[in-house]
Formats: sequence, C-alpha cells, structure tokens
Amino acid sequence: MASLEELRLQLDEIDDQMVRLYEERMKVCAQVGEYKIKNGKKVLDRQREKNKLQAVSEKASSEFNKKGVRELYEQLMSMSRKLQYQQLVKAGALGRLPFIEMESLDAKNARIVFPGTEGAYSQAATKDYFGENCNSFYVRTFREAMEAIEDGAADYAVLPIENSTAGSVDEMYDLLVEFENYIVGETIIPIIHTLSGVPGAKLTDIERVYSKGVALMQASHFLDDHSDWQQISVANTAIAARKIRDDKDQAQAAVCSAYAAEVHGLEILEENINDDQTNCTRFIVVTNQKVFLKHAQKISICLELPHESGSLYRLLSHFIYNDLNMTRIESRPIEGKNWEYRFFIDFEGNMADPAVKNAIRGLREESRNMRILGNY
Ligand SMILES: C=C(O[C@@H]1C=C(C(=O)O)C=C[C@H]1O)C(=O)O
Repeated sequence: MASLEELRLQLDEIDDQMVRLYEERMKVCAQVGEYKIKNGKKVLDRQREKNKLQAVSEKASSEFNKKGVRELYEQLMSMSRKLQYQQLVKAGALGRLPFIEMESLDAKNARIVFPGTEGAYSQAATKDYFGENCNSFYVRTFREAMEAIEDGAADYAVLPIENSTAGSVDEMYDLLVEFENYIVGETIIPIIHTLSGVPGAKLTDIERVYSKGVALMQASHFLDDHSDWQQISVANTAIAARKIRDDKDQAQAAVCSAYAAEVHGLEILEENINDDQTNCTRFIVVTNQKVFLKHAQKISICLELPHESGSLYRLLSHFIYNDLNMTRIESRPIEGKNWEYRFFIDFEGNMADPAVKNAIRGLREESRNMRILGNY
C-alpha cells in the first residue's frame, strides 16, 4: 500500500491540474461576461446551469460522486457569476438609478413628522436625531407618516423599527416595501414606561389601563400583579396619555413615558414599570429622496426568494464572497403567496464601496423584487 506521503503527492498533482483548469474555465467565463455586457444579456442563465449540473453529474460513476460533482459545479458556476457581476459593475452597468451621495442632512430646515402625539417616544427620537428645536409635527399612524413623506408634506419621518424586548415592528417592514421611501438614518433611545393617571388618582382607584399593545407587553410583570385591571390597546403611548387627560376618569391610567405624562398633565402613579431595565427602541429616519450619507455604514435591503431548497444559502454567498458582514435577517410573509417569504437583510457597508456594488448586482439578479431600503 502507498504511504501517506505518496498519496498526498498524487493529490498535489491532481490539484495542480484542477487549479490550472479552474483558471482556464474562469478565463472563458470572463469572455462570456464581456459578451453579455455587449449584448445586454443577464448573467444568470438558470436553464443552462440546470442542464450543466445534469450533464456533469451524469458523468460521475457513483451516487456519492454524482452528488459531489453537482455541489462542486454549483460552486464553480457561482464563482463564474460573481466574476461576471464584477465585470458589469466595472463597466458601470448598475441596472438602476443610483443613490445620490450627501455630505449631511439639512436638519435645520427640515420638516419632520412622527407618529403619535405630543410626548410620544417617536418625538423623543426625533429630538434626539434632529435636535431639541427641530421643526416637527405629528400624525396618528405609521402609515400617515409614510404618506406625509411620500406627498412631500414632510422631509423626514422618524419611525420605530425594532424594540429590544418586543422585537421587530412588523408593520414598519411592510410599509417600507409598500412605499418608495428610503432610510437615511437611525437612532436608539431608551424606553422607560410609567403608569400615569389624572392628578389625585391612586393606584387603588385604577380599573382600566390604556397604551400601545407592545408597551403593555413590555410592562407585563407589573400589569400581571394587577390582573383585575382591564388592558386596552390604542395607537400610541402618548395618545393613551392624552385620552386619560381628556376623559378625566380616576379609574383610568396610561402606560407612557414620564415626558408624555408631564406634557398631558398626568401624575405618575408608578415609575419605571418595564420588565426589562435595558428596554430600548431603534428608530429609523425615512425620506422620499434616493440619497445616502457619505459616512453611511449600514445597508438595508429586502428581496424575495424562489421557493426552492438552497436558495437562501446561495444568496448569502454574495455577502461571504464580498467580505460583507451581515448584521440582521428578518422575514415577513409575502401577501397573496402562502408560506413564501420576503427577507429583510441588514449588512455593513457603504454604497460607494465596490464590494457592496458587486454584492448588490448579484443579489438583484438572483432574487426577485430586490430593493435597497437605504444606506445609513
Ligand atoms: C458562464 C455563463 O454564465 C453563468 C455561469 C455558468 C457557468 O459557469 O457555467 C452558466 C450559466 C450562467 O448562469 C454562461 O452563461 O454560460
């Protein structure tokens, strides 16, 4: 029997040939890439790849090797496509109107809309991002804020996208798909709830508690200790505070911020009733202009995938190959298509970076309805 050294020498010789052949194959692929640029053809040809996988796997002698050859060729063709995407990006064929790079946002002259009412957490986020004296107004719902941006009634909207306790704000993800608005910034603010009632009310008077559904959830330990209280969900924590003020009923209280309580003239019955003391929410800043800040370092995209095995795995290779760090992936059902999903992916990078351009080119071609939601 041959020694390990001898066997490894044989492997080395085979590998030399394989590398040489790989490089030869890639040279031909580069010519295919040039042809495609000239003739406006897509890089990915699913039928050709299907036929190729069939043909090469048939040449292998055992079931085990058929599977191996298939996997090997899937990777080879994926590398071939990535080379061609690079060629396309170099040739300037980005395929969509580009995002315009901006030095900074004009916070001084901006009109900013936030959902809720005076005292909402989204108002706190607005002031945090645009400054205490910014020119802001409120609308009732997230949708109305997105409409205000689309219509040009406001330049920017500040909207919640993710809470550290309750997770994603699903409605916002759906609205980002529905509207053609773009994320240009984000800010994270602490969310500290109080239980507040009309002046003079005591804890023992309370029978009904109003707040936003997720806020009631974030204070569930405290509220569970008062299981006789009826919990009523309204659009926003500050809207709940306003209602308590307007109704003037000592049996009613709101779960809202200390600031909302102060703005609406309520008295705090219990401070800091969060389950989690580190509770915070990430807000996004949205605009209707296709712009990104020069120093932006995070990109959000969404896309749909064909309902076939391995499609997500293959898609993620664009991040790995281009050395891009993915920071978040989320999925939402696609309306009208049961059990099919739209993926929302955040990754680190700036749109001006060639690695980002290459990845986006590949992702766009190999998925359905890919959209860049923003670079911020
Ligand atoms: C090289 C091509 O581009 C892509 C890569 C393929 C390959 O590496 O064999 C096959 C089909 C295309 O998806 C081609 O179209 O032939």
